[in-house]
Amino acid sequence: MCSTEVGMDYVNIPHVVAMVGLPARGKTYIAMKLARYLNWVGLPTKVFNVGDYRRQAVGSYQGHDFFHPRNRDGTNIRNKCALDALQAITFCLISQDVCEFLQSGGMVAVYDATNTNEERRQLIHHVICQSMGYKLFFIESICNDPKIIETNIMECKVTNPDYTNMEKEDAVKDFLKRIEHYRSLYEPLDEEKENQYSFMKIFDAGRRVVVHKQEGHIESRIAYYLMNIHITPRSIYLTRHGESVYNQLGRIGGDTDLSHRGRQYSNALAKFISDQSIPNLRVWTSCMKRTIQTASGISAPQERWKALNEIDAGICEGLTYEEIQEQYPDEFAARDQKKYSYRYPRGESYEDVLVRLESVIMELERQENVLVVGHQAVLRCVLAYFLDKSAVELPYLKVPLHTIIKLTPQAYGCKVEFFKIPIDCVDTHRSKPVVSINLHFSLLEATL
Ligand SMILES: O=P(O)(O)OC[C@H]1O[C@@](CO)(OP(=O)(O)O)[C@@H](O)[C@@H]1O
Repeated sequence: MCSTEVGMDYVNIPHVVAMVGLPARGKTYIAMKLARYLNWVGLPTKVFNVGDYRRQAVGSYQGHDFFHPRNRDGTNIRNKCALDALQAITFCLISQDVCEFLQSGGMVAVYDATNTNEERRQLIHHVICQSMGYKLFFIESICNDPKIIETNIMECKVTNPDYTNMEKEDAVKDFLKRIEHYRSLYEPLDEEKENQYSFMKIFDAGRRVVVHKQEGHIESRIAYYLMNIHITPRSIYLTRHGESVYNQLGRIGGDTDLSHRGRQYSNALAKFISDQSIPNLRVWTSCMKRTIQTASGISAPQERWKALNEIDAGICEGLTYEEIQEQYPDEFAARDQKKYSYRYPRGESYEDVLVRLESVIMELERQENVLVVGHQAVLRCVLAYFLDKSAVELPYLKVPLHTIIKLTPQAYGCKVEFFKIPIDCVDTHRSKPVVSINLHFSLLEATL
């Protein structure tokens, strides 16, 4: 059973986040962005989109496409019954999958649907809290800014599978009709009548936010994150420092100066950035000499972040990978086994770095154009956040020296561009060793 006891530890209770709001109010955008963030911080999260399930349900319901624009007629009683049945099937399918996901290690299931009336929300509350015993948090997106709605329809809706083979103009017209249909049924979350629920209301993509009865650390994390995001178009530029003296020697960590080629990159970077004429650019570096020297020629306000410092390699600082393998063979092997969670003795793991980077990510979400001058491990963590990469992929992402990575947030993801500056440098990337596969083959040979 769902418990609302005061002082209870909610850390381990899986959550269902149910979206609320008219179509084209950015619900899917919020759902997907939130899922990316929660997965990145280590809370397994999955979005369950009602549209995808509805198409499935249509298939299983007499093979008839009731939701095809041609067939959507609210005044026809037969269609109305069919639609109700279809909604019920869709809800059952989603509930089953949500339950399976949360029972097999998932922590947050995001139910991405309109959920526009009180009765529906009551049903969700009943199923999720009373029957399944999970916590429920509603997120309502209310948007009256016609510009935001129009952009949303053009960018996300007319490309959706409901409108395959339909002219863009007709699709827009139909979608506006669909909104009107939902508007007639819409009852916004009511702080008085629905006082027992935990929820958050986001007005006009974050211009104003109301949080009601939020409980526990998952909900406060969600609320805090959603208070910080914005949809103003902007780009984030990432680059490592120029080649350092240690990079040239193949040594990790330390706090050495730039090499001669690294200084050349610093000049080239300043020129690249100035050529881009980026409005209101802010530059963030770590507190290490190599990033500060790299950004020294850029004329834009600069900030130093300790949180952007490179992974602390503890007892391995200043060694080459070969020296680590020689002096600490067990440590070396352990890191290759589980690079994300491996912690250097008296140092850090990627997981530790990610935790200290959360404040940087939150501030990046609040800002507009920013250039981050960082390090290999740190920028892998930042990239994983923007590109939705798993903890397994993260420590092997390619972040080469003398390269600028431009990230431009788009409808449901991020556009990535790489600009390689033609100044020679060493390659510091170590690929994932294939030892286990060889071992597997030799075992197989032995068996044969
Ligand atoms: O996790 P791995 O692949 O070892 O990469 C991190 C390493 O990259 C290095 C270079 O080898 O980063 P950087 O030069 O960007 O500061 C090391 O300092 C750091 O320990």
